Amino acid sequence: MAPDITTAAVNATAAQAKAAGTLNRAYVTFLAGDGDYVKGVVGLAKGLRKVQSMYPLVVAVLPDVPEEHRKILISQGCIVKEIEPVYPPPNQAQFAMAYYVINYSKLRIWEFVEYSKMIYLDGDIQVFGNIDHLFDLPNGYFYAVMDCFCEKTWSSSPQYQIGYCQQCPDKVQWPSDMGPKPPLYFNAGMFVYEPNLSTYHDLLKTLQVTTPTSFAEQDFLNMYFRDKYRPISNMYNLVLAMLWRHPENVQLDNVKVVHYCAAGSKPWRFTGKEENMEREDIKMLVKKWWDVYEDETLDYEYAVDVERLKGALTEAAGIQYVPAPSAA
Ligand SMILES: O=c1ccn([C@@H]2O[C@H](COP(=O)(O)OP(=O)(O)O[C@H]3O[C@H](CO)[C@H](O)[C@H](O)[C@H]3O)[C@@H](O)[C@H]2O)c(=O)[nH]1
Ligand SMILES: O[C@H]1[C@H](O)[C@@H](O)[C@H](O)[C@@H](O)[C@H]1O
Ligand SMILES: [Mn+2]
Repeated sequence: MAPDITTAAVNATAAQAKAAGTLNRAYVTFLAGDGDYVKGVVGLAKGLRKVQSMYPLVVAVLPDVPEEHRKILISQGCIVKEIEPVYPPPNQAQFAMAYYVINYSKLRIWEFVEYSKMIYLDGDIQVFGNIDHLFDLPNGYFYAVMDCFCEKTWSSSPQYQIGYCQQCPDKVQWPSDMGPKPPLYFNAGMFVYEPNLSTYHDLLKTLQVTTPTSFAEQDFLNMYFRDKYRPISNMYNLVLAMLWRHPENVQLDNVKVVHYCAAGSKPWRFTGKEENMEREDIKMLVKKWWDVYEDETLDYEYAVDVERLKGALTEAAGIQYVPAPSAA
């Protein structure tokens, strides 16, 4: 019996991907708890579909993510993989946000060695342009976008206290009596990396002898990968505060990835009341997130049905369907 049209289409796509050596690439995000971050992940899955990404979205979930939320993710075409929590060694230090402690569990994604390269994206990120080409960056490095130190979440850092930010390193110079200038620091909401078991075990081992600090695993990853870190353009992770802190460094029209990390900016709980949230650019970006989230044609089921229809039509007409070039 001939395979049904969907199976044939999936096999053909897999064969193409294998031939191109790209089968073992995927996006990955992280989900914890039974709260509303699941909405962020659904939005991200739909956003990746909208920009016609070739690669699947893996969701690393902690055991406390309820079955109902896992089912939603699977129905959106995500690959759900449960991970065990990772705990830092105990200490008295305060995190910039109390819940940052759960983010150490992100270290488990180095164990996903069925993939040779992955792009990690936070659940409060949306993609508005195709970024698949980042998988082609040379191996052996850790790619991410430089952070900004100007928001209140940074208030306990020496950078914030003296008004120094790596986004404008000449405005307030790093004082010589404070030791060497700190190395470039990335935001850990988006990064390109290679899963690897020896790195994974070493990360966990090193974590156990490292004192936790304000930005949890973000600080830890910055320390661990300081020699391998290569900055990439902020169009691949626009930390929203850049819009009012360093507008001269932002080309909003070119931005492909938006990170709704500023206080009050999570689109699914947006009220517009918090500081800076009344800005037109912020309201526009929040609306853009909702446009993707609410677009039913981006639901996985719908997208699969359209593919099935195209397959049936082209087979009936005896012609081969050539997909439109991606928008990016
Ligand atoms: O209840 C929660 C809280 C967080 N998350 C997941 O954890 C990610 C990180 O949380 P936020 O996005 O709220 O955090 P920020 O963007 O403010 O934090 C930044 O600093 C953090 C320090 O721990 C991490 O490095 C994070 O990736 C980086 O973007 C979320 O996107 C989401 O994927 C959940 O699933 N449930
Ligand atoms: O991890 C933090 C967080 O996302 C904050 O909201 C932002 O001010 C930072 O710059 C970032 O490093
Ligand atoms: Mn985030």
